[in-house]
Amino acid sequence: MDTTIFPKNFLNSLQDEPGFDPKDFIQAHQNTPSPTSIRLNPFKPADINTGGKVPWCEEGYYLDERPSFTFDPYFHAGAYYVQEASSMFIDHIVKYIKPADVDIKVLDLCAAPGGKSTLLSSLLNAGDLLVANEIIRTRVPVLTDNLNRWGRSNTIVTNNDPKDFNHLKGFFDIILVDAPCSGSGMFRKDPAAMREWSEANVNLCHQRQERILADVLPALKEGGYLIYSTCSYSRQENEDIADWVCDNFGLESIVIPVDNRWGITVSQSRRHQASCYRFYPGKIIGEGFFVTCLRKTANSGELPVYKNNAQQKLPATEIAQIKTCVNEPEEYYYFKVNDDWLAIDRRHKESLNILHKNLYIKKSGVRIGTIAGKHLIPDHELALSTLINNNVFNETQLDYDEAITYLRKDNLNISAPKQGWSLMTYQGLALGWAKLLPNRVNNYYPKELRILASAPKAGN
Ligand SMILES: C[S@@+](CC[C@H](N)C(=O)[O-])C[C@H]1O[C@@H](n2cnc3c(N)ncnc32)[C@H](O)[C@@H]1O
Repeated sequence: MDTTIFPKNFLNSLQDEPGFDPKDFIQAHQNTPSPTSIRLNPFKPADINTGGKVPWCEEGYYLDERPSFTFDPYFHAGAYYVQEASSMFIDHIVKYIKPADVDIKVLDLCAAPGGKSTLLSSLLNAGDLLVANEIIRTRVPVLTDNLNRWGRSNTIVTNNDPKDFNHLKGFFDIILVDAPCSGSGMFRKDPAAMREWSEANVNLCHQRQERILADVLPALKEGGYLIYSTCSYSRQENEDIADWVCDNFGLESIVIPVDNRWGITVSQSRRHQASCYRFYPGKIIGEGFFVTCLRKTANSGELPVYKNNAQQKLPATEIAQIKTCVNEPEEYYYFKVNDDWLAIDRRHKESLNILHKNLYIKKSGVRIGTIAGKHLIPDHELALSTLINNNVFNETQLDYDEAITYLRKDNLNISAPKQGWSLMTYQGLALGWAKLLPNRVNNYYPKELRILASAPKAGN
């Protein structure tokens, strides 16, 4: 067995980690390829060929082989998200802790590119709110694109440092911190990550994880849940962090029931015996992952009273026009940002106001479009959202080749009996807009999202 593929001291450093079996571990890294898995979007049903089920996630499936996702229109329509299977365990945790019949607010603090945000989005009702935050500005667009594709209208995207959440005392019912970490859990999938690993980096990550948690925990409600995860195997970044949080912030461990057949290693932190869940390639079908769930018992203090923003004076005729684009129009609050009309579930109006006063908001609800003269220019977000009223828009059904041409933003050569804005669909799922004119089709697929790659060769 070749142990030299791993960084110096790496295997030694894991010797005492709960459930670590060097033989299994090395073998899994040498002989077993990374499995490919996807999670389906329950709001966008599609006929997708899947392999076996991911045991801990209802919508999670393994694929028998890795297809070209870029050349799959379903991918662009948001019918599924390509996600590593172990991290889908968040689905199991949230289903266990989420209260029934109460609207909750959930923060995904370290959210880009959006794997866990789309997962949370699938689990939330319209009255629940998801705030997906990413600190690094350049990583925000991929997060918003993925959430736009997912299509829900109860999502806000922010671009803030964890300390900016400090003022939102007790605002959130669930906070997920999928922390930046030393990344050993991704060694099999991304061997280049091995070059970055060192014991010194594990320590640096540990310190950063403590800082992030100290900054954000005031925003967790008393009785609310912290879900903390990493893709590291190192105890300093995992069980030790659980102990530190219990010591300093008045949190207690929650036991999440797991089926023994799943192969998950249940460990305990040393001081508080917090229940922790470890995923080792070789024992489960997936990559390395760690997660724990803790409940806050300490008081969070009072959220300041925020005055409502002065009501925007909005033209009634425009609102009436915007409302026609939306299913169940009375359920939404409509507002304008510059020339764009947006809609969010009306139950989130006050939260939006509070968040707006504390954070940089990059997406709120769904961008419906702009009104130029008397005409609506519909936004790409509206096309992909689940709130669109399909009855008011023409639809053009594309076959596979046409869909790829559309997604490349190339010229579409289709005969279109009806002129004007048309929703371009593939197998019933929207891809975006085009404007049909008497002698040509204007392709409005967003330039920054278009497919640039060459088509895969047959057999690849
Ligand atoms: C493990 S990744 C998150 C993956 C994401 N949750 C998903 O499922 O797709 C960690 C994220 O933390 C962000 N990050 C890095 N440093 C941070 C910090 N000091 N505070 C908060 N987030 C940070 C990174 O930009 C990255 O997006």
